[in-house]
Amino acid sequence: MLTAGGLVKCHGRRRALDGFDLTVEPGEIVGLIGHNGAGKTTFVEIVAGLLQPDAGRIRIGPYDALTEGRAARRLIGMAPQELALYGSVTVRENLRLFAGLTGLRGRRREAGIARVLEELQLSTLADRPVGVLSGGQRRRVQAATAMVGSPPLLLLDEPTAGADPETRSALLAAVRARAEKGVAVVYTTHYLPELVDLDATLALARAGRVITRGTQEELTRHLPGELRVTFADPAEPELRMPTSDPGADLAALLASGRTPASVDIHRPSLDDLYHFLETAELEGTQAHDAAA
Ligand SMILES: Nc1ncnc2c1ncn2[C@@H]1O[C@H](COP(=O)(O)OP(=O)(O)OP(=O)(O)O)[C@@H](O)[C@H]1O
Repeated sequence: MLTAGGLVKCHGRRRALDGFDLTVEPGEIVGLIGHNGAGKTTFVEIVAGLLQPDAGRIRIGPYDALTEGRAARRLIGMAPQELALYGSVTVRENLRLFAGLTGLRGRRREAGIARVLEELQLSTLADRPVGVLSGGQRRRVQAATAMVGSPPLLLLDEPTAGADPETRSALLAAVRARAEKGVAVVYTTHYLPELVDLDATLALARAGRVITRGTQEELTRHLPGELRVTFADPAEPELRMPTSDPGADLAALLASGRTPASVDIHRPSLDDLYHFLETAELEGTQAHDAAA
């Protein structure tokens, strides 16, 4: 649904994107992760047509997004990181406006609005001005503006930043439901457990490019887990050892004659993966800043 290749974007002498590649299939949720400044928002803004790249290619569905931008943009729903809503008019009016931009009119527009209000648990707030809503409620409205036209590609840039648990779970459920219907989703977040809930594939951005891409299973499979053992003898401290073969390591421990009181096998989590990748020595990071 989305294929971006070789994207470059410079701000002055700084390269915000430096050969950024990403492909997203219909029905796939890609968790786009990486440190502040890695280029995630720049990528999303370029795909949405809000910024022009200095080089690279983008296809959205059948369209070349750089030469057929107007047609490509009709396939996109975007929730930007900085909220962009009309505060003085109601939630419903905001949704009418965004639905209109995607070409929806009349009864189909009202049906789309009713659906998204329900999905994001906004029905009771529909006739209130956005300006009187809480931060979390506004986040949900922003996500609703992205979804209201039922676009086949959703770009959600930290849609749950500052959200309470209720807002978060409503949003995640809505995103999952859309993906199950074949919508492709780019989802940026700094909150990795969300990506487990979404069963997202992962793209780790660093210094303006995607350095790691795959499913959660593919990327965590080769990481060591951790064996955590406490002992019957209270004088013995808890043992924590990295392990790729917990069964064999536990058998070796028992054979040594020590008596465990508890055994816990910690499987590698996304936090472990992120930490592993971010701390690994990776080539090319010094070349990020063209001024360097
Ligand atoms: N308008 C701009 N002018 C100058 N530099 C910019 C501009 N926009 C972004 N940058 C720089 O481009 C780089 C990428 O920024 P971007 O916002 O895409 O990162 P990000 O991965 O989305 O970060 P975050 O996790 O903080 O949202 C950063 O070094 C940032 O300082």
